[in-house]
Amino acid sequence: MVVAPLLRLRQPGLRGIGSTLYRSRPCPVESHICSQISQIAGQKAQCFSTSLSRWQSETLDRTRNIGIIAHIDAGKTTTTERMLFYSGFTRRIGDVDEGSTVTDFLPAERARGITIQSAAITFHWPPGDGAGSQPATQDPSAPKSAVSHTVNLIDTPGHADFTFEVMRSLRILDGAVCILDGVAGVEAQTEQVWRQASKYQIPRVIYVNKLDRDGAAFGRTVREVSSRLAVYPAVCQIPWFEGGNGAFVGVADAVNLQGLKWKAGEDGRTVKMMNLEQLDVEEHDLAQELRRARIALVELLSDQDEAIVEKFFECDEDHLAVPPMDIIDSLRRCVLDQSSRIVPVFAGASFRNMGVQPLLDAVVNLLPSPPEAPDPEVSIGGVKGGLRRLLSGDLIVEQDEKAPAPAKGKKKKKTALQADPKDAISKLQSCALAFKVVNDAKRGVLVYVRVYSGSLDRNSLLFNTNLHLSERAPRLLKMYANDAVEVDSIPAGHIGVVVGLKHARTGDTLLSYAGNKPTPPEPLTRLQLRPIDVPPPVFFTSVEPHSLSEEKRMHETLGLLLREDPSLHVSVDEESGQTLLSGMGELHLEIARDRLINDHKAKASMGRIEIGYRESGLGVSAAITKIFDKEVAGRRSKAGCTAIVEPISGEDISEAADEDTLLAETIEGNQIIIRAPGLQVDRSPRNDEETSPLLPPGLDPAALRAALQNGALAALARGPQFTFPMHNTRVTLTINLAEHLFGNETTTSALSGAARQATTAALRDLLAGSGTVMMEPVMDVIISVDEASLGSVVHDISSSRGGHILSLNEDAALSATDASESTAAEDSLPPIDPNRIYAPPDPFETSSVGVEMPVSSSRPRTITAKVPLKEMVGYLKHLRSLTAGRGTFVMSVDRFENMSAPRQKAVLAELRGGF
Ligand SMILES: Nc1nc2c(ncn2[C@@H]2O[C@H](COP(=O)(O)OP(=O)(O)OP(=O)(O)O)[C@@H](O)[C@H]2O)c(=O)[nH]1
Repeated sequence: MVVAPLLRLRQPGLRGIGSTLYRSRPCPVESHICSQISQIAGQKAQCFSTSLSRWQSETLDRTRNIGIIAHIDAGKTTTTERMLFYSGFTRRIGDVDEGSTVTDFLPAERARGITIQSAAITFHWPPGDGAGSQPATQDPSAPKSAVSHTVNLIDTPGHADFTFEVMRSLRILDGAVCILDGVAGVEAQTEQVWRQASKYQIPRVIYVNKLDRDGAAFGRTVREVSSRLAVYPAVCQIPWFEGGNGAFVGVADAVNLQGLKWKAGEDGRTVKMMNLEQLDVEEHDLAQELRRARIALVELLSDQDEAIVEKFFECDEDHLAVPPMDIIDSLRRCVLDQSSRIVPVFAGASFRNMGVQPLLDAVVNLLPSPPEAPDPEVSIGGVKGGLRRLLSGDLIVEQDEKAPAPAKGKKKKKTALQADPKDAISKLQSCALAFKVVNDAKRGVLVYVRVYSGSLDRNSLLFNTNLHLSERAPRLLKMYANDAVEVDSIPAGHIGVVVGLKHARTGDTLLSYAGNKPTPPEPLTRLQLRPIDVPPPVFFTSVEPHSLSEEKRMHETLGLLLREDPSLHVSVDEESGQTLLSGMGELHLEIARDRLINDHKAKASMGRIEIGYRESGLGVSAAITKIFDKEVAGRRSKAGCTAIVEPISGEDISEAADEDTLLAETIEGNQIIIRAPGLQVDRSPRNDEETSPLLPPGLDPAALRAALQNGALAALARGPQFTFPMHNTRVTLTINLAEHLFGNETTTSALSGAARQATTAALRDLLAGSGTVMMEPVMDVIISVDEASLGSVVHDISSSRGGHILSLNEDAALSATDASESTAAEDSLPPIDPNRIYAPPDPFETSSVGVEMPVSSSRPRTITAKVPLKEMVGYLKHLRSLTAGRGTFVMSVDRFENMSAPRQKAVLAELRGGF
């Protein structure tokens, strides 16, 4: 057998995935691809010094902003490392197990071997100078992978504690590769991330990895894709096991009808390619299976794509005669049109350096460029829609049409959007989303941005629509993992870094606009790109500085951690003075501790990680009035306020407002209503600023509102009986203008003090009446198990853990497992019968198309349940022991629920005695 590079063995007339990998550059030593790659790697310095003028000239259609999503340990980092190596970005392959990868660059990540932070890396595929130096037009008869593309790769974390981080990175992707573990198949977390990607309508391809491992089952995994992810798997490659059930040595490509074989133990740059006739001689059964795979592929595409049907007839109804380029075009149309529900599936074993280059070709050939990606969602002044529609003026027209008719006798209220939005929107120069904030030891705080429109220029003034402030962008960078190049601007569709911002946080929307005003014209100040909800934190821990002098630095560092990760929360308990850090999971807080103490060298220690219980009232308090009267900073401060607290149910948080209501807002599960009867608020039509002739000098309604709200929030942070934060509680604060305001002596700190004292007293009043109750976080839990362990897992959840089983689905398609994440469109999707899906037989299996499901004891089942978080601590270990290591689960916070008296007593006893 001759091992030769792809280039030499390429069959004339066969193009496409795999065959075009290395055609874009002249190969210096044609007989060996390694030489070509090292030559490209040698040009790295020159390539990386490319200035931004080059970046601007890049055509967007040769750019891919993609992410890799998967279950923990499916092989994201291992695959990424190979992508960087084959693209010439690195000279050697990093190893997750040795802690030498490029993407997992935080010390905490390297130590644990898991990905915590998303890192954005830019490389070119096929190797070359990316989109910049390519000819303006491309030969339409060649696949896109014939010319070099710029790939911006976002590595997303896989652990459930970092779901929020996954969401955050997902929303800036134009396409994604979903990696499945070929042994474990579709796991619970894969379903969760898949759902999130569906929410953002991200086109995807699937890569089944780890096919070298014992027990790898590509066919079973493909069937699970159809049944559990509710899509049609378009099998583009089938695994090549030597002799049918020997070692995994490569893949057979159903698009180009060829075999790709890698030599064991090599770095994967040399691939032996065989056409169907050669394959017939070397692996007859595989060649036959490849024919079946090609027939199934053409059939599947014909169900959705008219163009391929025509081609099929042109080819005398011969599935094998349809040209590969037509199949690639058809696959691309189906991937971009999500209603087709077709997802291409590829195969490999990244760790063995097999399958990654064809996957990279698929990224370029099948995933969308930024202009082809779905229009990113924006919200602007209460209106939601696509950014492109907003920029073209369509969004506002629709709002006009949809605006409800005014009540009889009332004039239609003019919203800012209807004022003169077109004029304002025409002033928008660029619009970007800060999707990641990282504190870099050498360069300071780096804000990763995805630019959606216009061009973000160096030194431009950026208005942050979340924080309502402006800051200048002094430096811009193009990032290569932990390497960077200075640039002058970041064009639309690209990902870059702004250095030197002091306030921007992860998730903030940044705008630049024409004119020299400090704020952009309305309604631009309210433009938000793909806003996401931060779930409530359910674990907390105390953080203590080692000495008083360390306290300031510790708080500064915590501030940085919060800018990086808004799903962390910091609060200070007013009575004990203790600083509390809360987050989404135990691992989340452990990582925060590592970052604080090991990376940022804060001299502080963290207490035990505990569940964040809450407290709620059982009845309505009396109306309590407090007058705050103290000297603050040498100045007499006096103000008063009346507070009433009462419980509200989660579903019934209505924000009824009348003209005396200054604020009605729901914050962290509580509602704050501020009333100031007779305040006579006047709103300036020019800048929306409010004034009132009845307020003391120096005070305006906005300051009054903010001071009272802050006071109430401080009081709600500590319940009267159990000292846990209050939840499902409504505080109504009333300011009586005649009795609670004292001229010049009424300052904002006095108002805030009065609100805090009155709310605290009203909360205490609850104890004299109906009392308070402890609340606990209850989780939505989805558990994947085999049929054989179903009984014991269900019994354990419902009897030992006090859980409530909602459903026991056989091959539950994702639309049925978690209504909260699925879209309305998904809910109405008909289920897909896995027995009608083409999947090649797994080693030791016999049939292929329409193969029967595996024996019933190993049939996958999905349990959906609601379980108190306390009972889920350490659950993975227990689940593994119940399921012989095969069970997996994911969970997310559903709500906080009142605890029964005996449960409350038991938990309190445990808390007092310690875990
Ligand atoms: N046998 C085999 N092992 C693999 C393969 N790909 C990855 N692994 C191993 O699987 C483990 C997890 O791989 P990672 O690349 O860290 O997985 P990940 O998905 O990035 O994991 P997180 O970063 O924790 O989300 C490591 O021990 C890898 O060496 C493969 O193709 N075959």
